[in-house]
Amino acid sequence: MSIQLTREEDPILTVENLQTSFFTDKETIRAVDDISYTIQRGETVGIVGESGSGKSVTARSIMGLVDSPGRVMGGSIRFREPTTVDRLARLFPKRTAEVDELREEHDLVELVERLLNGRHTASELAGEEYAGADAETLVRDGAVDMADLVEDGYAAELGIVNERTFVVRDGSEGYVEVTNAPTEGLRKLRGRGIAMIFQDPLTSLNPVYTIGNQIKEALRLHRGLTGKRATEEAVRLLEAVSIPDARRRIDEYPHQFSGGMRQRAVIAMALACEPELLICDEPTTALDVTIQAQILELLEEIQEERNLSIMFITHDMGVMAEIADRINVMYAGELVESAPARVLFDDPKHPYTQGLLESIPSRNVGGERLRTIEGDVPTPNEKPTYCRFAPRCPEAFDACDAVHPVNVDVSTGDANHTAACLLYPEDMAREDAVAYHQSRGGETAQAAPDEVNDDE
Ligand SMILES: Nc1ncnc2c1ncn2[C@@H]1O[C@H](COP(=O)(O)OP(=O)(O)OP(=O)(O)O)[C@@H](O)[C@H]1O
Ligand code: NI
Repeated sequence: MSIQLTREEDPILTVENLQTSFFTDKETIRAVDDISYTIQRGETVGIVGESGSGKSVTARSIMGLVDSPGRVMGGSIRFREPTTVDRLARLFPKRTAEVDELREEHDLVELVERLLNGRHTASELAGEEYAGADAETLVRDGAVDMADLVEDGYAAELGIVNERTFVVRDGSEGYVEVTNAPTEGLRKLRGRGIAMIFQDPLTSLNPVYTIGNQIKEALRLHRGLTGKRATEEAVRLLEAVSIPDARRRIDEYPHQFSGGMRQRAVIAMALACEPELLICDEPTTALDVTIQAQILELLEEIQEERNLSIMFITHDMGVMAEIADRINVMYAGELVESAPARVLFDDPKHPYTQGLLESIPSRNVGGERLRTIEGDVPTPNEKPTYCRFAPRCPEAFDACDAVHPVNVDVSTGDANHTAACLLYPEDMAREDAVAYHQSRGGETAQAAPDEVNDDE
């Protein structure tokens, strides 16, 4: 875990209402169903959940690697990292919105007037407290800014930015909207901005090239290094991931490396691109426990050195305890609980999380038999009007089959802890809590998924 110097800053990654589905002959699988969360700079965010809960599809959505029959159907994935934003803005000027320039070129009051005369209301633009306000008031109060118009899509609607804009730059700030990025933009983003390590290192390594050549290729592509400089850097990277005798082993092929050494080589290859966000999808699952511990330690070291942000996927709560600052629990495509790691372990709120924690072997020393949650994760193939965990939940009651729980604040203190379960808010009578979920679920239900399905 790392010290956070930049807590107040914008998160490096913001995922909002992400929805990714697979369209098979038989059904539509809502693999990622309306999830939202953030990753701060230098933070390790864990994603945990049983097999089939949507962890990998979440990662692939962020990488822009969802292939047919899958598609990102809605929501937003914003990557805020100045170097990447500048680089992509230079490469894709036509698809970049420069907020500063827009401020100079357009009269904000006039733009807002056009929106208000069209099909938008002041409360929509600036919140309930501005219901009925005129354009001048909204602008004078700073309730609407040019940056908002760009972020919320109004600028595209007004025709002042390209509707396929995926880079937004506002002075030294800005972001890349991954879900709008063209294939070429995604290619540029991957590696250098966001890199990913998979469970099986062989998916990232080509068997016919030496380890060294593969790292050098990454160095050439992403940092323009060639020849002797690339070789020296490749050796340095292999040494950084503790591969002994790196200078000699650089000329070996993947099959000459052990599983643990291969995964180190893949990490070296990811680092070759100097990413800001590293997504690890079960990188240690296939390795034995000692090697696994070494790799986790290595990742932590690298993170501290470079203030790297990490998204770490695992179904193993023990591994999560080792590495995560914050943990997001997924179940059947949904985010069901989110909390700082220590809070989640000390005080899990969702019955699913409680079940996962009870199945950690080390928590059961002293004779108690290892418990796992009975039953399987259902395939999320319809829009839920109920709790997807209810059939397996020891706490389920009638309403769980009729009301879809939304994430509510369950924090004690300033922990920023949410859970999606009808048992909460805890201080409400049960009927009131159910009504609370119902009303908030109603709000979100009309927004994303239904509308999106109409397009199909
Ligand atoms: N190419 C695909 N075609 C159809 N369905 C898919 C495809 N890829 C994933 N899915 C479905 O999406 C859902 C989520 O899968 P995902 O791989 O994200 O789970 P996971 O949480 O990573 O599980 P695991 O721990 O087994 O890796 C599953 O129901 C899966 O069947
Ligand atoms: Ni997976």
